[in-house]
Amino acid sequence: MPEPSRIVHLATQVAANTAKVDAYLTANSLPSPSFAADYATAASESPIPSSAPAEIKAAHQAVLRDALELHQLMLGPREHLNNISTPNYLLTQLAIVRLNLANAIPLTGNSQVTFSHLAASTSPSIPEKQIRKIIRHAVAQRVFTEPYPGVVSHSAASALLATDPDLAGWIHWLVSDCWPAAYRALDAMARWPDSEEPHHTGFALAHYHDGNFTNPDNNISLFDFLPRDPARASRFAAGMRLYAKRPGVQVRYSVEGWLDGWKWLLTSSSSSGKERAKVVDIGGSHGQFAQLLAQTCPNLIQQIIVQDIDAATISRASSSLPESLAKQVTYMTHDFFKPQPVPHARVYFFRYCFHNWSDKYAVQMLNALKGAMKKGYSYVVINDVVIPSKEELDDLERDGRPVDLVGLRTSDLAMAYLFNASDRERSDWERLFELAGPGFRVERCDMVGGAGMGIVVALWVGEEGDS
Ligand SMILES: C[S@@+](CC[C@H](N)C(=O)[O-])C[C@H]1O[C@@H](n2cnc3c(N)ncnc32)[C@H](O)[C@@H]1O
Repeated sequence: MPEPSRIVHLATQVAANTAKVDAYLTANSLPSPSFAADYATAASESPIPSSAPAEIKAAHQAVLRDALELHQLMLGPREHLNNISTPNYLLTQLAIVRLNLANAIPLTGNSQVTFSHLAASTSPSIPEKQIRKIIRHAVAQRVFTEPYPGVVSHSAASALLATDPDLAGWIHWLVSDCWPAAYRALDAMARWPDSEEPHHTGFALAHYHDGNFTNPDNNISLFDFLPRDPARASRFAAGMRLYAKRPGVQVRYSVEGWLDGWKWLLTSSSSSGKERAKVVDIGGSHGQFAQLLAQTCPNLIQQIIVQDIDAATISRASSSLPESLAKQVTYMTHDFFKPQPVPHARVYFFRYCFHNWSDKYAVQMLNALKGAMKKGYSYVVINDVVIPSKEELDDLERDGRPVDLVGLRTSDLAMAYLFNASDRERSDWERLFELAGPGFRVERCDMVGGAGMGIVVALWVGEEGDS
């Protein structure tokens, strides 16, 4: 029998893996994926929960990957290129979030509105004929529905935009802030080809660089700039909150994967065998991660100190900390390029901070820890992207844990136009610790889960006060 063609192979795989996901959803009384508005609330984590078994998560990932390949093959190269080049999706999403269109439609009661009602809600005012165009383009992408001509209602996606401000903020960040930055990326790459400076970016050129290359106000990173632009800062913060609470949606952000990766460190013996760990979560933003860790393993954690340079975030997060966590989780403002003020913690932890900085600055972040670390006891644990090698990608594929390669490549590209930085492969991480000089012994550098989420663990074996 001749081998089936690639498209038949993909369709067969999609059918088999879809059946696995479907059987799991049915057996667990979970709703089947739907575009209907009530799906947004019915499935709190869609389409499969983070508690699903690994084989179901793998089947889900395989459907996404194979269905996409099938779609692209069926388009053919001409339409595929056309499809990935269109700015129209971005314009529609921009209009929805900037004009707050999802919130202009009630979620309950009479949840159908006319185009003129939607147009009347817009500020700045946009004519009805343009709103109709935009909404109809969105309807074609299944964001909103048009149950009768001229009448608009929610779909699952628009209902979610109306109910999840963090999601709306993140989408707004992508289309309002990242899209213009990506457009200016080549200008920055051509102008500063060997630079490691965080302000030599498409983001700076798009949003705050005034064209005067001697103006010191232009020489600031995205993180220095955001406090000067509260609207953008709040969209960025929304995105960070979204990532912190989306386990099950994208494996690489799952808290479980992270815990699998380094829980051993908290449980490993100390001199008394029972000592609970002190952890410093550096660049920890709102501290959702620290809070979840304290809730998940309260008996292992003595204290988690969340540090961030953004004083407003630290103050907001600290004042809204649940009472039940107040003893274990504390907050302080700290610049991670300055010497670490909390001595002798078991773990100095960074999550998604290093990939925002070039090696020149990442080395400074490691050096700033040296005076605080206790020899043979303190670890630096970095939870960040570790880009798998070609062999690892092939192994993971064979293991049934396919990697979200598009997600990995997208993140690496975004690091360039936002921060003039990169995601790192294992050899890049090892080189980084070499650049930081002796004292750190890298004990682990690999992926957790199947999507590029990595863990780098280094024990401090240098002398106290080494720098
Ligand atoms: C990509 S976010 C990651 C946040 C958090 N660790 C997480 O996983 O959700 C990077 C964080 O680094 C913080 N940051 C940037 N520059 C910093 C600095 N110099 N010192 C301390 N924190 C900084 C930002 O404010 C932001 O909260």
